[in-house]
Amino acid sequence: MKVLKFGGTSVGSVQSILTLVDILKKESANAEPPVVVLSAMSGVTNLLLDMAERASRGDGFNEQLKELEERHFATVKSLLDVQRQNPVFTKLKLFFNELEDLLQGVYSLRELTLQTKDLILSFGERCSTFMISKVAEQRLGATIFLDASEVIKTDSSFGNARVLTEETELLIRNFYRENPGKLIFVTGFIASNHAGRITTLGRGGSDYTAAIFGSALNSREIQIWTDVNGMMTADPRLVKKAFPLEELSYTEAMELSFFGAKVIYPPTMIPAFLKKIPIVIKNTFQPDFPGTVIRHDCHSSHLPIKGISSINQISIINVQGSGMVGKSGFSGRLFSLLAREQINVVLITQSSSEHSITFAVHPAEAVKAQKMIEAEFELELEARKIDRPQIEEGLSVLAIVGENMKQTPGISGKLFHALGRNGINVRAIAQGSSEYNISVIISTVDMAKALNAVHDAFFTELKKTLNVFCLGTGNIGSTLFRQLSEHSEFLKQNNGILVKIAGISNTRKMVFDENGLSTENWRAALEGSEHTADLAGFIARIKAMNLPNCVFVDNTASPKPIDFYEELFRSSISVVTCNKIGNSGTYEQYKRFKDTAHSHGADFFYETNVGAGLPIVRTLKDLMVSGDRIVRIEAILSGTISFIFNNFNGDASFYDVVKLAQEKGYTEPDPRDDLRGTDFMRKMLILARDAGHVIEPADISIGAILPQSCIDANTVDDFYGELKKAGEYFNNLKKEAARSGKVLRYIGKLEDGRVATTLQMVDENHPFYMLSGSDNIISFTTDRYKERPMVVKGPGAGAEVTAAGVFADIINVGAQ
Ligand SMILES: NC(=O)c1ccc[n+]([C@@H]2O[C@H](COP(=O)([O-])OP(=O)(O)OC[C@H]3O[C@@H](n4cnc5c(N)ncnc54)[C@H](O)[C@@H]3O)[C@@H](O)[C@H]2O)c1
Ligand SMILES: N[C@@H](CCO)C(=O)O
Ligand code: NA
Repeated sequence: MKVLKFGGTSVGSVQSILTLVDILKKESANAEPPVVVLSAMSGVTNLLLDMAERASRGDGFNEQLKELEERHFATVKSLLDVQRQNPVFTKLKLFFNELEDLLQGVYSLRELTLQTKDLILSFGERCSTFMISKVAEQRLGATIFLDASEVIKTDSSFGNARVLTEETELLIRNFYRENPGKLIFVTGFIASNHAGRITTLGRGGSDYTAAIFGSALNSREIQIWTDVNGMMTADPRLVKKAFPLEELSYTEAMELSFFGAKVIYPPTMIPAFLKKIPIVIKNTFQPDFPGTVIRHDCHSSHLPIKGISSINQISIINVQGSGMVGKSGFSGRLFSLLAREQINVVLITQSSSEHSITFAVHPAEAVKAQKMIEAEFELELEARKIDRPQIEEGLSVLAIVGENMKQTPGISGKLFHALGRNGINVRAIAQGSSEYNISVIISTVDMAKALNAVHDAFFTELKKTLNVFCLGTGNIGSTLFRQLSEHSEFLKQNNGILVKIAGISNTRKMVFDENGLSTENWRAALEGSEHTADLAGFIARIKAMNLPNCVFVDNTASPKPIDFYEELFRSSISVVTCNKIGNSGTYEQYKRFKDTAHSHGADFFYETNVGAGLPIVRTLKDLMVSGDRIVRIEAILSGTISFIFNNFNGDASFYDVVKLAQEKGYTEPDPRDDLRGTDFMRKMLILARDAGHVIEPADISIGAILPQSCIDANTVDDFYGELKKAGEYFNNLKKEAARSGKVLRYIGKLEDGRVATTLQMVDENHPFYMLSGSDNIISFTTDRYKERPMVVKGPGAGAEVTAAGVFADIINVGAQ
């Protein structure tokens, strides 16, 4: 036999009642009929309470009473055949008359006792259960209506009565025995005391009724039918990726019960827990969904944690002082005091230095607790053995829960890594030695971010979401969006990371969407946005959105975003940049970026600063961290100049080849940066710094490629004009090289901390002789790669390879 309980929404409408009857039909088809426990129709308990309070204030309540009657009558009319309606109307009318008399009494006396309130509230369950038992009867055959006050006996604590278990169980068993094979409908929530007065069972009361019946009748299972698909991994209002759990242990269900949207109130399940009866949470509105099973032995899940619980508003009180150290009885006094005053303590921490005890309470009780402590420890305070207790507000508790975390190392590491990476400060920590709950106290404003980051960290079969903000929609920026869109399917299948574009800005407009902008139609969204571009505003909005796992991507060639890198790092937001200006400013700035990123748990990835997508920055880093020492770096790192020298042959003029390099997207937005050697200088500077040298831009000697007239050109147009005029100069260079069987190469070198770039003519024996297209080449001579250097070679400029490098850096942030 099973006990099925249906909550307020499941009995709240004609449609849901029909579904309920269908569920019962299936349940009764080839088994013993279940015992059905029902709540009041959704909203009815509140309406009854409202009427009672109005009456006690001397306000009218007839409108509400009428609403209540009409709702039930309309339901009867929709669900019952005409000839069956009358007896039901009569019984309901009797209920409503009695209720009216009661409310009238409250109105006359202007007094609402807890006892009367319980009686008034009982009409919700009585009306709904009677009515639905009759609806079921019409479709399924004879049913029995049981007012639970006849069998559940309690003490006289009205409002939250204590059940007299033995007596109750006996009465339930007798009743069941006297009605064999019948479909029994029981009112949830209500009971009675020995004098026969109606009492109620407090919070989660109907669940409790179900558990009491389940336990008394040794039922096979208790089903709790509600309006969600089960217990979720986290509060679904804050975590979009939260999903219903298949299976939980009782302990886990208890620990997870702190969600805002409560599915069940686990303390009510204790009778079932003691008898090891499985509890199944089911959705009336999706009856075929399996729901969540809460059971004693739960083996199927391998997940180390089952869910993340959250309590949204708490205050902490810190009691500290040297007088507490090594003193037994102090915490005993403190917590006895709180217990005496009925102040519920949510969480306690004390470090082994015993210098302070921190505990969390509901904000409404914080001041009272503080005052009580001050009074209790007056002498210690006066003697300065302890300090005045301090209250801190605006805090919340986040807890990861799961029995499998027991004896599993790395769980707390993962939790704190996720919090730390997102810049979330942990105010206090608690973990019991039973190891099925680790609780942290954090600032309430960080709750959504923390929940999502921690959810991503533990439920890895779902994708980790990176929230990406892109600045610059030119050559590289737009190519990146295209690549993201082309590879989204691949990423979905093969990578644990979901890249969500949460914001985009160019120099005209900016647009935000925390649900993610389309990588295909981003341009329309940006153009259509109401926000005019404003870099400081863009950064402020990124911070205010406070999303987890954020990455800022700088795809500009502008010095402006550089000013915001540190601010981003300080908010634990990682930066991926192909913009070289940041790393090639002062050494002090370069160092500060690294340090700030590091100390705030953020990443700073700039692989494309050198050799576009080629693995150069990463390779150098690997050499350095593994203890190698750079002896020499020789490199061709300008894709543009490489392309020019590789294509400056035949009839094409130097001018034409430069134009072609720009068209192909190899040059900087301003091609003078390439041809004056600035871009190459920046790359050598960044490599030298990454190789451990404290070096400034002015320390680098830049060899000229251009005649002075071109170097001096003030605008890009002037520059091209001068370049055209200087055709003869470049032709002569080319001829001179050809005469001696050589080619032109612009080569950078780092040795002994000195960096220079020079234009050279090299013969076929030189390792840099054979290059084509926009190839870069870099050779690292190190202590370990001494005889034969390590060489990286390949296309080192162009939108495709650069955007791909930026893409890889973004994914790398997600992998950390
Ligand atoms: N082209 C390559 O092969 C290559 C290789 C490696 C690195 N890079 C680097 O990539 C960066 C971008 O190059 P690109 O070819 O895409 O240049 P681009 O000129 O096509 O695009 C840059 C975009 O940034 C925008 N921008 C500038 N300042 C801005 C601001 N303050 N706010 C918002 N947007 C702003 C510009 O309007 C422009 O649309 C450069 O720093 C370049 O050095 C390029
Ligand atoms: N303009 C750069 C792009 C790659 O950083 C080059 O030509 O090498
Ligand atoms: Na690179």
